[in-house]
Amino acid sequence: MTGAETTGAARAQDQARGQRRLAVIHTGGTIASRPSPDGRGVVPQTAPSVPGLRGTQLREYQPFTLPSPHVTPAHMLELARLIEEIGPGHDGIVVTHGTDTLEETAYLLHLVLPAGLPPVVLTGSMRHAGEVSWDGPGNLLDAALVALDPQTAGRGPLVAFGGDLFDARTVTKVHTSAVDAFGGSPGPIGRADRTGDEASGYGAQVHYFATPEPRPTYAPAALAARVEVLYAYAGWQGEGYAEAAARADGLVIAALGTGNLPPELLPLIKATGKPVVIATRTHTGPILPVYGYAGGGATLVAAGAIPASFLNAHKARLLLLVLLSLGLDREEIRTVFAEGRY
Ligand SMILES: NC(=O)C[C@H](N)C(=O)O
Repeated sequence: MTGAETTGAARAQDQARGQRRLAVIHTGGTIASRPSPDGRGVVPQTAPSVPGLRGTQLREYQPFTLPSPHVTPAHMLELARLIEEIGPGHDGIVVTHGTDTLEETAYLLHLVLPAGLPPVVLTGSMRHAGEVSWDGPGNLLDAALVALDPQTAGRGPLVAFGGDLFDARTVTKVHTSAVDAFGGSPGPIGRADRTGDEASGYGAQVHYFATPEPRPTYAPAALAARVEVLYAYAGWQGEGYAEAAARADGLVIAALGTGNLPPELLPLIKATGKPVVIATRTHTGPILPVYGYAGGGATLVAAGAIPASFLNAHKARLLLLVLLSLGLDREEIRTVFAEGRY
Protein backbone atom coordinates (compact mmCIF):
# COMPACT_ATOMS: atom_id res chain seq x y z
CA MET A 1 0.00 0.00 0.00
CA THR A 2 1.39 3.44 -0.87
CA GLY A 3 1.69 6.35 1.55
CA ALA A 4 -1.07 8.18 -0.31
CA GLU A 5 -3.44 5.22 0.05
CA THR A 6 -2.63 5.02 3.74
CA THR A 7 -3.42 8.68 4.32
CA GLY A 8 -6.47 8.37 2.06
CA ALA A 9 -7.76 5.50 4.20
CA ALA A 10 -7.15 7.46 7.40
CA ARG A 11 -9.02 10.38 5.86
CA ALA A 12 -11.99 8.11 5.07
CA GLN A 13 -12.09 6.97 8.73
CA ASP A 14 -12.08 10.59 9.90
CA GLN A 15 -14.85 11.44 7.42
CA ALA A 16 -16.93 8.58 8.86
CA ARG A 17 -16.48 10.17 12.31
CA GLY A 18 -17.61 13.53 10.93
CA GLN A 19 -14.08 14.94 11.09
CA ARG A 20 -12.79 16.94 8.12
CA ARG A 21 -9.11 17.30 7.40
CA LEU A 22 -7.77 20.64 6.29
CA ALA A 23 -4.19 21.35 5.22
CA VAL A 24 -2.94 24.92 5.45
CA ILE A 25 0.24 25.60 3.52
CA HIS A 26 1.94 28.82 4.57
CA THR A 27 4.32 30.50 2.13
CA GLY A 28 4.78 34.02 3.58
CA GLY A 29 3.45 37.34 2.23
CA THR A 30 1.82 40.15 4.19
CA ILE A 31 -0.54 37.66 5.83
CA ALA A 32 2.56 36.34 7.66
CA SER A 33 4.18 39.76 8.13
CA ARG A 34 4.81 42.34 10.82
CA PRO A 35 7.12 45.32 11.07
CA SER A 36 10.61 44.03 11.77
CA PRO A 37 12.00 45.09 15.17
CA ASP A 38 15.09 46.66 13.55
CA GLY A 39 12.92 49.16 11.65
CA ARG A 40 13.71 47.74 8.19
CA GLY A 41 10.03 47.67 7.32
CA VAL A 42 7.37 45.00 7.08
CA VAL A 43 8.70 41.46 6.44
CA PRO A 44 7.24 37.94 6.60
CA GLN A 45 7.81 36.35 10.02
CA THR A 46 5.04 34.29 11.58
CA ALA A 47 2.46 32.14 9.85
CA PRO A 48 -1.10 33.25 10.76
CA SER A 49 -3.19 30.87 12.83
CA VAL A 50 -6.54 29.72 11.50
CA PRO A 51 -9.51 30.93 13.56
CA GLY A 52 -11.38 28.02 15.23
CA LEU A 53 -13.03 25.53 12.91
CA ARG A 54 -15.27 22.90 14.46
CA GLY A 55 -14.99 19.27 13.46
CA THR A 56 -11.83 19.94 11.53
CA GLN A 57 -8.38 18.49 11.94
CA LEU A 58 -5.80 21.02 10.89
CA ARG A 59 -2.38 20.22 9.53
CA GLU A 60 0.01 23.01 8.74
CA TYR A 61 2.92 23.03 6.30
CA GLN A 62 5.49 25.69 5.60
CA PRO A 63 7.61 24.87 2.55
CA PHE A 64 9.06 28.42 2.46
CA THR A 65 8.44 31.85 4.00
CA LEU A 66 8.86 34.53 1.38
CA PRO A 67 7.48 37.89 0.34
CA SER A 68 5.74 36.98 -2.88
CA PRO A 69 8.03 39.11 -5.11
CA HIS A 70 10.69 36.53 -4.14
CA VAL A 71 8.54 33.58 -5.25
CA THR A 72 9.77 31.94 -8.47
CA PRO A 73 8.20 29.34 -10.80
CA ALA A 74 10.46 26.78 -9.07
CA HIS A 75 8.75 27.60 -5.73
CA MET A 76 5.36 27.26 -7.43
CA LEU A 77 6.29 23.83 -8.74
CA GLU A 78 7.56 22.84 -5.28
CA LEU A 79 4.19 23.88 -3.90
CA ALA A 80 2.39 21.81 -6.54
CA ARG A 81 4.46 18.74 -5.60
CA LEU A 82 3.61 19.23 -1.91
CA ILE A 83 -0.11 19.54 -2.74
CA GLU A 84 0.02 16.35 -4.82
CA GLU A 85 1.78 14.54 -1.99
CA ILE A 86 -0.52 15.59 0.86
CA GLY A 87 -3.74 15.98 -1.15
CA PRO A 88 -5.08 12.44 -0.75
CA GLY A 89 -5.00 12.78 3.04
CA HIS A 90 -7.12 15.94 3.16
CA ASP A 91 -10.60 17.25 2.34
CA GLY A 92 -9.39 20.72 1.49
CA ILE A 93 -6.15 22.66 1.08
CA VAL A 94 -5.55 26.35 1.80
CA VAL A 95 -2.45 28.17 0.60
CA THR A 96 -1.51 31.47 2.22
CA HIS A 97 0.58 33.64 -0.09
CA GLY A 98 1.71 37.20 -0.67
CA THR A 99 -0.67 39.07 -2.91
CA ASP A 100 1.83 40.53 -5.39
CA THR A 101 2.33 37.26 -7.28
CA LEU A 102 -0.58 35.27 -5.85
CA GLU A 103 -2.35 35.14 -9.22
CA GLU A 104 0.75 33.63 -10.83
CA THR A 105 1.02 30.86 -8.26
CA ALA A 106 -2.73 30.20 -8.55
CA TYR A 107 -2.43 29.94 -12.34
CA LEU A 108 0.65 27.70 -12.29
CA LEU A 109 -1.19 25.38 -9.89
CA HIS A 110 -4.18 25.50 -12.25
CA LEU A 111 -1.92 24.33 -15.10
CA VAL A 112 -0.05 21.54 -13.30
CA LEU A 113 -2.23 20.06 -10.54
CA PRO A 114 -3.88 16.84 -11.68
CA ALA A 115 -7.64 16.38 -11.37
CA GLY A 116 -8.99 14.47 -8.40
CA LEU A 117 -7.18 16.37 -5.66
CA PRO A 118 -9.18 18.07 -2.90
CA PRO A 119 -10.08 21.74 -3.48
CA VAL A 120 -7.17 24.18 -3.30
CA VAL A 121 -7.94 27.76 -2.22
CA LEU A 122 -5.32 30.50 -2.10
CA THR A 123 -5.57 33.62 0.00
CA GLY A 124 -3.51 36.37 1.59
CA SER A 125 -3.95 39.76 3.19
CA MET A 126 -3.35 43.37 2.28
CA ARG A 127 -2.73 44.54 5.86
CA HIS A 128 -0.21 42.99 8.19
CA ALA A 129 -0.77 41.53 11.64
CA GLY A 130 0.40 44.72 13.38
CA GLU A 131 -2.33 46.87 11.78
CA VAL A 132 -5.68 47.61 13.41
CA SER A 133 -7.72 46.14 10.58
CA TRP A 134 -5.68 43.06 9.64
CA ASP A 135 -7.63 41.23 6.95
CA GLY A 136 -5.61 38.02 7.32
CA PRO A 137 -7.75 35.99 9.75
CA GLY A 138 -11.01 36.69 7.88
CA ASN A 139 -9.55 35.76 4.50
CA LEU A 140 -7.96 32.65 5.96
CA LEU A 141 -11.20 31.52 7.58
CA ASP A 142 -13.12 32.15 4.34
CA ALA A 143 -10.55 30.17 2.36
CA ALA A 144 -10.77 27.26 4.82
CA LEU A 145 -14.58 27.18 4.72
CA VAL A 146 -14.59 27.37 0.92
CA ALA A 147 -11.95 24.62 0.58
CA LEU A 148 -14.10 22.34 2.79
CA ASP A 149 -17.37 23.16 1.02
CA PRO A 150 -18.51 20.23 -1.18
CA GLN A 151 -19.51 22.63 -3.98
CA THR A 152 -15.87 23.63 -4.45
CA ALA A 153 -14.78 20.20 -5.71
CA GLY A 154 -13.69 20.01 -9.35
CA ARG A 155 -13.20 23.74 -9.89
CA GLY A 156 -9.40 23.83 -9.93
CA PRO A 157 -7.44 26.18 -7.66
CA LEU A 158 -9.41 29.24 -6.58
CA VAL A 159 -8.52 32.53 -4.93
CA ALA A 160 -10.63 33.70 -1.95
CA PHE A 161 -10.30 37.36 -1.08
CA GLY A 162 -12.73 39.62 0.77
CA GLY A 163 -15.41 36.94 0.44
CA ASP A 164 -15.13 36.85 -3.36
CA LEU A 165 -14.05 33.63 -5.08
CA PHE A 166 -12.01 33.89 -8.26
CA ASP A 167 -10.98 31.52 -11.02
CA ALA A 168 -7.19 31.15 -11.33
CA ARG A 169 -7.21 32.05 -15.06
CA THR A 170 -8.89 35.42 -14.73
CA VAL A 171 -8.06 36.64 -11.22
CA THR A 172 -5.72 39.60 -10.99
CA LYS A 173 -4.55 42.07 -8.39
CA VAL A 174 -6.33 45.33 -9.21
CA HIS A 175 -5.31 47.61 -6.33
CA THR A 176 -1.99 48.18 -4.62
CA SER A 177 -3.37 48.95 -1.16
CA ALA A 178 -7.15 48.43 -0.88
CA VAL A 179 -8.41 45.42 1.06
CA ASP A 180 -10.56 44.46 -1.95
CA ALA A 181 -7.39 44.05 -3.97
CA PHE A 182 -8.50 41.31 -6.36
CA GLY A 183 -10.73 41.42 -9.41
CA GLY A 184 -10.51 40.51 -13.05
CA SER A 185 -12.96 40.11 -15.88
CA PRO A 186 -15.64 38.70 -15.84
CA GLY A 187 -15.40 38.99 -12.03
CA PRO A 188 -15.78 36.53 -9.19
CA ILE A 189 -17.17 33.08 -9.95
CA GLY A 190 -18.51 32.76 -6.42
CA ARG A 191 -19.06 34.33 -3.06
CA ALA A 192 -18.60 33.15 0.53
CA ASP A 193 -20.46 34.86 3.36
CA ARG A 194 -19.63 33.73 6.84
CA THR A 195 -22.25 32.53 9.30
CA GLY A 196 -22.00 31.67 13.01
CA ASP A 197 -19.42 32.95 15.44
CA GLU A 198 -16.45 31.86 17.52
CA ALA A 199 -18.69 30.39 20.23
CA SER A 200 -21.16 28.52 18.00
CA GLY A 201 -18.65 27.66 15.27
CA TYR A 202 -18.17 29.30 11.91
CA GLY A 203 -19.79 28.27 8.66
CA ALA A 204 -20.23 29.99 5.32
CA GLN A 205 -22.92 30.39 2.72
CA VAL A 206 -21.04 29.57 -0.46
CA HIS A 207 -22.57 30.41 -3.82
CA TYR A 208 -21.07 29.72 -7.22
CA PHE A 209 -22.17 31.55 -10.36
CA ALA A 210 -20.46 29.22 -12.85
CA THR A 211 -20.30 25.48 -13.40
CA PRO A 212 -16.89 23.78 -13.17
CA GLU A 213 -15.12 23.29 -16.49
CA PRO A 214 -12.75 20.47 -17.40
CA ARG A 215 -9.19 21.74 -17.57
CA PRO A 216 -6.10 20.25 -19.21
CA THR A 217 -3.16 19.62 -16.92
CA TYR A 218 0.50 19.64 -17.78
CA ALA A 219 3.27 17.73 -16.02
CA PRO A 220 6.62 19.44 -16.57
CA ALA A 221 9.50 17.80 -14.64
CA ALA A 222 11.02 21.26 -14.11
CA LEU A 223 10.44 24.80 -15.38
CA ALA A 224 13.79 25.27 -17.04
CA ALA A 225 12.95 27.47 -20.05
CA ARG A 226 13.52 31.22 -20.08
CA VAL A 227 10.54 33.38 -20.98
CA GLU A 228 10.62 37.16 -20.76
CA VAL A 229 7.85 39.78 -20.83
CA LEU A 230 8.23 43.06 -22.73
CA TYR A 231 5.85 45.98 -22.16
CA ALA A 232 4.71 48.09 -25.13
CA TYR A 233 4.29 51.86 -25.08
CA ALA A 234 3.61 54.69 -27.51
CA GLY A 235 6.79 55.35 -29.44
CA TRP A 236 8.45 51.97 -28.65
CA GLN A 237 10.90 51.29 -31.44
CA GLY A 238 11.82 47.85 -30.21
CA GLU A 239 14.41 48.87 -27.61
CA GLY A 240 15.41 45.76 -25.65
CA TYR A 241 13.62 43.37 -28.03
CA ALA A 242 16.67 41.93 -29.83
CA GLU A 243 18.53 41.32 -26.56
CA ALA A 244 15.51 39.62 -24.97
CA ALA A 245 14.88 37.52 -28.08
CA ALA A 246 18.52 36.40 -28.13
CA ARG A 247 18.68 35.23 -24.51
CA ALA A 248 15.13 33.89 -24.01
CA ASP A 249 13.47 30.73 -25.32
CA GLY A 250 10.23 32.62 -25.82
CA LEU A 251 8.80 36.12 -25.40
CA VAL A 252 5.49 37.58 -24.26
CA ILE A 253 4.64 41.15 -25.20
CA ALA A 254 2.11 43.14 -23.19
CA ALA A 255 0.92 44.88 -26.36
CA LEU A 256 -1.57 47.70 -26.97
CA GLY A 257 -5.34 47.29 -27.09
CA THR A 258 -6.42 44.13 -28.92
CA GLY A 259 -2.78 43.21 -29.51
CA ASN A 260 -1.18 45.90 -31.65
CA LEU A 261 2.35 47.32 -31.69
CA PRO A 262 4.26 50.21 -33.25
CA PRO A 263 5.41 49.42 -36.83
CA GLU A 264 9.07 48.94 -35.86
CA LEU A 265 8.17 45.73 -34.02
CA LEU A 266 6.74 43.95 -37.06
CA PRO A 267 10.07 43.11 -38.80
CA LEU A 268 11.64 42.19 -35.45
CA ILE A 269 8.86 39.68 -34.70
CA LYS A 270 8.95 38.32 -38.25
CA ALA A 271 12.67 37.62 -37.86
CA THR A 272 12.23 35.78 -34.53
CA GLY A 273 12.12 32.01 -34.86
CA LYS A 274 11.16 31.53 -31.20
CA PRO A 275 7.57 31.77 -29.93
CA VAL A 276 6.40 35.36 -29.43
CA VAL A 277 3.08 35.56 -27.59
CA ILE A 278 1.00 38.73 -27.84
CA ALA A 279 -0.99 39.65 -24.71
CA THR A 280 -2.40 43.07 -23.87
CA ARG A 281 -1.44 45.76 -21.39
CA THR A 282 -5.15 46.71 -21.36
CA HIS A 283 -6.62 45.21 -18.22
CA THR A 284 -9.50 43.32 -19.76
CA GLY A 285 -10.46 41.61 -22.99
CA PRO A 286 -9.06 39.21 -25.58
CA ILE A 287 -6.39 39.58 -28.25
CA LEU A 288 -8.12 39.96 -31.62
CA PRO A 289 -6.02 40.07 -34.77
CA VAL A 290 -8.16 42.65 -36.57
CA TYR A 291 -5.90 45.53 -37.62
CA GLY A 292 -4.00 45.36 -40.89
CA TYR A 293 -1.71 48.43 -40.54
CA ALA A 294 1.99 47.68 -39.92
CA GLY A 295 2.17 46.36 -36.35
CA GLY A 296 -1.60 45.79 -36.19
CA GLY A 297 -2.66 42.49 -34.65
CA ALA A 298 -3.46 40.83 -38.00
CA THR A 299 0.03 41.63 -39.29
CA LEU A 300 1.69 40.34 -36.11
CA VAL A 301 -0.15 37.01 -36.37
CA ALA A 302 0.77 36.80 -40.08
CA ALA A 303 4.39 37.37 -38.99
CA GLY A 304 4.19 34.35 -36.65
CA ALA A 305 3.09 35.85 -33.32
CA ILE A 306 0.74 33.82 -31.09
CA PRO A 307 -2.32 35.57 -29.58
CA ALA A 308 -2.68 35.04 -25.80
CA SER A 309 -6.49 35.31 -25.90
CA PHE A 310 -7.65 36.67 -22.50
CA LEU A 311 -4.61 35.59 -20.47
CA ASN A 312 -2.69 38.52 -19.04
CA ALA A 313 0.98 38.79 -19.97
CA HIS A 314 2.34 37.22 -16.78
CA LYS A 315 -0.06 34.26 -16.98
CA ALA A 316 0.68 33.83 -20.70
CA ARG A 317 4.33 33.76 -19.66
CA LEU A 318 3.68 30.89 -17.23
CA LEU A 319 1.78 28.91 -19.86
CA LEU A 320 4.58 29.47 -22.38
CA LEU A 321 7.14 28.48 -19.72
CA VAL A 322 5.29 25.23 -19.03
CA LEU A 323 4.90 24.39 -22.74
CA LEU A 324 8.54 25.16 -23.57
CA SER A 325 9.65 23.13 -20.55
CA LEU A 326 7.67 20.21 -21.95
CA GLY A 327 9.57 20.55 -25.23
CA LEU A 328 6.68 21.78 -27.43
CA ASP A 329 7.68 23.62 -30.60
CA ARG A 330 6.24 26.92 -31.80
CA GLU A 331 3.42 25.39 -33.86
CA GLU A 332 2.38 23.06 -31.03
CA ILE A 333 2.40 26.05 -28.67
CA ARG A 334 0.29 28.03 -31.12
CA THR A 335 -2.26 25.20 -31.12
CA VAL A 336 -2.49 25.14 -27.31
CA PHE A 337 -3.20 28.89 -27.23
CA ALA A 338 -5.56 28.72 -30.23
CA GLU A 339 -7.60 25.84 -28.82
CA GLY A 340 -7.79 27.40 -25.35
CA ARG A 341 -6.12 24.41 -23.69
CA TYR A 342 -5.25 26.40 -20.57
N1 LIG B 1 -0.15 42.09 0.44
C1 LIG B 1 0.95 41.40 0.17
O1 LIG B 1 1.03 40.23 0.46
C2 LIG B 1 2.03 42.13 -0.58
C3 LIG B 1 3.43 41.63 -0.32
N2 LIG B 1 4.38 42.53 -0.92
C4 LIG B 1 3.66 40.23 -0.91
O2 LIG B 1 3.16 39.92 -1.94
O3 LIG B 1 4.35 39.46 -0.33
